[in-house]
Amino acid sequence: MSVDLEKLELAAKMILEAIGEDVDRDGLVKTPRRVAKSFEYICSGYFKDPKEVLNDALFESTNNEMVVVRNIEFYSMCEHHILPFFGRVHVAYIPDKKVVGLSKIPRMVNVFARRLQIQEQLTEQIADAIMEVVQPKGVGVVIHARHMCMEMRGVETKHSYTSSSALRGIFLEEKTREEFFNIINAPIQTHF
Ligand SMILES: Nc1nc2c(ncn2[C@@H]2O[C@H](COP(=O)(O)OP(=O)(O)OP(=O)(O)O)[C@@H](O)[C@H]2O)c(=O)[nH]1
Ligand SMILES: [Zn+2]
Repeated sequence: MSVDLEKLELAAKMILEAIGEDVDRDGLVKTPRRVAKSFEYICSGYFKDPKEVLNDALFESTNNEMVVVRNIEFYSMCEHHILPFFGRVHVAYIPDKKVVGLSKIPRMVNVFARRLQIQEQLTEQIADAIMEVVQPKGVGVVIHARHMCMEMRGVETKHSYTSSSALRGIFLEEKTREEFFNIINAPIQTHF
């Protein structure tokens, strides 16, 4: 299963025509095809199962301390304007007999991000997928993002950042929540 490339190509051509462009001029001849291929990638998350990604690397473990993956970069598209929003995700969980392969967390984030989204839903979907598959004691997810629909058009707020969070299980308790926010707000030492 994949996107309908022909339909996307036609749609891109129609947009060019609608804005009064000459679809036959040199620079634009290949544009509808490029747009279709570009959407195929940007929306590839519809054809992947985020839970399968996590399931691919689940390991038994006795660890029960907080695991945090910070600064996962993502690019998504807002479902209201089909314009990009992008930023960073911080994901934490406290294992309960199982840990997940670290690389699977950014992979799973990208499956959800490569769909039409709103930031709050993206945040919650990441938290809920980990809760369901890894069954930890709790999960915390924070996203900081810039929305092009608020910058390039509309209200035109330059460089405003939107933050959202989703806390599950033990992360709803003050002590765990505080540890999580302290870790994600601490400066990162980039040279070890
Ligand atoms: N909650 C939420 N809202 C979003 C997100 N991305 C875009 N929006 C908002 O979706 C809303 C859509 O509002 P509408 O009034 O229907 O659309 P619009 O006339 O284009 O709105 P303006 O952007 O204010 O010009 C806007 O307020 C956007 O800022 C998101 O990730 N989460
Ligand atoms: Zn938007």
